Amino acid sequence: MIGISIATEWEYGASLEYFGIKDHERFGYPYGEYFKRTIEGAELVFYQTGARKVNGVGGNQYMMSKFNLTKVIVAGTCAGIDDQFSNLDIFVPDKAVQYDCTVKEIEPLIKQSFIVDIDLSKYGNDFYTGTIGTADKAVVMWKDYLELIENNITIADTEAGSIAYICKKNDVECIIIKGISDFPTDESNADPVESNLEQINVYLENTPKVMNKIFGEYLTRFI
Ligand SMILES: Nc1ncnc2c1ncn2[C@@H]1O[C@H](CCC(=O)c2cccc(C(=O)O)c2)[C@@H](O)[C@H]1O
Repeated sequence: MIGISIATEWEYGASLEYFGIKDHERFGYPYGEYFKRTIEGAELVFYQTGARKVNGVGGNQYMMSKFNLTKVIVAGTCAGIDDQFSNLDIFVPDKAVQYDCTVKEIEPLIKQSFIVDIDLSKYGNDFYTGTIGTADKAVVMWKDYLELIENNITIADTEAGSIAYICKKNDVECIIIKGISDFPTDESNADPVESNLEQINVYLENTPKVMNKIFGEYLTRFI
């Protein structure tokens, strides 16, 4: 069984819509709910973990034990960091890092022990790749965005790096498929609360578009 890990209610809601899931096909578990589908002969379990690292890790560890998962695919949205890219571009990162695990004032932002390399060699190379940076807070403030650019992060989210980390501990393959839903904007000449609201609205508008693109154009290549 392959696990498809989905963070937020909006990403999971878009998944229910995409696969036309009926109420009786939805099951609860401590972190949210799940449904199953067989696609091209592969048995998949799609589950919502909730947002941020604790939920992502807890939900995935639970599902690994319950279904004896052989692979986890983290599917969802992310912030764009590298400005060569645009909203709705999809990435399959070859590196996942947690960037909120060090005292950044006196240590490097990212330490080797929090980096997970992802071997994508058997999946070809006709997709965007790069480094996904994960921390417990969303990338909203301009100074946080600049710090990630400085550290060569391509995209950022709030779960994937920690899920890749615990998959490695469990010797379970982890593939991350993430689409850009929003870019932070410079709030210095605007009302920061307004600017934040705008970013959330962009995230909400783009979330179903990203999920449809991942399921329609990317998922089957990685199962
Ligand atoms: N900018 C982002 N930074 C980090 N992760 C992002 C971003 N965008 C999307 N994700 C991904 O989507 C989900 C939720 C998105 C989210 O929390 C969010 C999005 C936009 C603004 C705000 C805000 O507070 O203003 C919060 C998370 O699970 C995460 O994996």
